[in-house]
Amino acid sequence: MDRPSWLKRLSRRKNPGRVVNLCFIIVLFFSTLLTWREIVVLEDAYISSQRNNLENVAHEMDARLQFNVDRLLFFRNGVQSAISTPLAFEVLDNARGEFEQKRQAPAWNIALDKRRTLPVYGVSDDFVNKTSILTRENTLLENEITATLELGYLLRLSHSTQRLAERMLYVSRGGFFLSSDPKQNPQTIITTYYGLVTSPWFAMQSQRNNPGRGIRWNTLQEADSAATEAQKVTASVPIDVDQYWFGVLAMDFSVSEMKNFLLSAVEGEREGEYQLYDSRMHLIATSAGADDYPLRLTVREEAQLANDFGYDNRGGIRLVTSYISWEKLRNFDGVLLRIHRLHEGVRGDFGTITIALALVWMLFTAMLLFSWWVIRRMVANMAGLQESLQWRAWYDALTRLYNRGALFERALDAVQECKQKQLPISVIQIDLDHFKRINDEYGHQAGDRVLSHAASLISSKIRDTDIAGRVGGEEFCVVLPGASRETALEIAERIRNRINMREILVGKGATMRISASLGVSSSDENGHYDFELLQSVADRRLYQAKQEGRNRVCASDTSTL
Ligand SMILES: Nc1nc2c(ncn2[C@@H]2O[C@H](COP(=O)(O)OP(=O)(O)OP(=O)(O)O)[C@@H](O)[C@H]2O)c(=O)[nH]1
Repeated sequence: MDRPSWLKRLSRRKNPGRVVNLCFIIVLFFSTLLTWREIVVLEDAYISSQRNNLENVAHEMDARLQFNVDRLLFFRNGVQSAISTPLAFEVLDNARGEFEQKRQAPAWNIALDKRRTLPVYGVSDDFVNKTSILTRENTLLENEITATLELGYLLRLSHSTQRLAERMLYVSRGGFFLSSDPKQNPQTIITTYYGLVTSPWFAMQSQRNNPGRGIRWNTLQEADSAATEAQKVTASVPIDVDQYWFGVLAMDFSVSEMKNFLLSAVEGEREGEYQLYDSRMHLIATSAGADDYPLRLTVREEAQLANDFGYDNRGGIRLVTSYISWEKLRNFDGVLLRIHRLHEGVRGDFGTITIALALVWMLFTAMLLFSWWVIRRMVANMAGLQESLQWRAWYDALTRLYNRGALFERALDAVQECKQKQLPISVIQIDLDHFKRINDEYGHQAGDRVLSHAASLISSKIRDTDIAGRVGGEEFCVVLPGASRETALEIAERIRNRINMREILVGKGATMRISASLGVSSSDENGHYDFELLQSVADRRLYQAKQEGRNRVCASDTSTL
């Protein structure tokens, strides 16, 4: 049963090589897609593990800072209420008197019971009057002195176990200060006070600079190198009563304690570096030890991070050789970074799994490519084999013309087409003369050579659209679609002439001239489009040519040429 035409068209289009390529591309695409998906999942897991680590450390740091910030606010409230409502203790009344006596002196101190409170250090009225930010022109000045001494009592009592904060200060605009680190040399009181009131954290607490009156953070950075860790971090808050700015309560944080904290954070982890930055991207502390090389951010990376900080409270950025996760601290005007370098990531669990996954993918792809190559070769061989089998089914191996069956098939199609188009079709039957003699005299191989030579001569005299085949031992048939009897006769004569024209080599040094007899028939003789009939007429005329002496063309039943 014949296959339907759509199936034939489909199978013609389905080049096996292309099908193999397509299948392999699909397998490669999906294997790559799956591997990529797995790597994306792993990357997400890696990022969230980095963030979890950072979150734990940030949380712990926030808790410690919270404790100190709470203390700062507690002391601020204490000082403010002590200024508004001072305690009516005799010892404090005496301190007021002592202040009145000493306030003209260039440098002075009021020290009550050294075991219970801290000394207040001060400068003269002259010093205060000469400095624009300072003033003793307020009605509650004496209350402020006693409140400062009360703060001294509180500071003596309070003892911090959370050692992040190392020093607490109250600096008054009224020309005096109190420090939780009271080792003050009398000769340095003026310079110390001057240093305090000219420090940025003091000036930034004016009503104009800090209208919100909240806590301000300040980082003291060494001027010569932006890369150096900070020297000191200060949290400060203004002391206001009845909207009058009395002074600043400040807390110095120990950078080395912060560093110790970050070092203890990395102790259990063995990888990753923590860095603490203030809001202006000044490095405050890093967990990198003295022997390590802390990762320095480039200006571009810093700018990118600073930009990201504006949009979110936590995040991460992927750099060429590291991954940085960051989180803003709630109780500090800055951000904590966790830097994980590529080589650390590769050594870690996620890196190992990712590398194993990539290796499996590479191995799979290599095997896939190899099997693709093998199958492509097999397909190419099979296609060659199929082509050669097909060729053998259609062609005569000796003459390379159509064999009998193929000629009939092609001739029937051509006859059908000519009949539809109302075109003539002609047939020439050709038989070599005395061929038996060649075989007998020069052997079978010489006979074969002659057959092949004659076939090539026939092919050279016809058009591409004509059909030539070997239909018997030394017998050939040529079908000429669209050719009239006259045209066919001309072609037949040309073929005969060509075959008989030259001597051909048949053996060692032996040449001979061969000839052929030809019979021609055509549909335009009687309008019959029947190939078998046309061929039998041509055959009859061929034998007529033989009988009339060979080496001639016979195109009609009576006459020969
Ligand atoms: N070498 C060779 N000889 C073949 C082949 N096929 C047929 N023959 C020989 O061709 C010869 C045909 O001889 P005949 O049919 O007697 O015709 P002829 O000798 O050509 O004489 P006429 O046709 O009467 O001129 C036979 O001897 C066949 O053996 C072939 O493929 N190769």
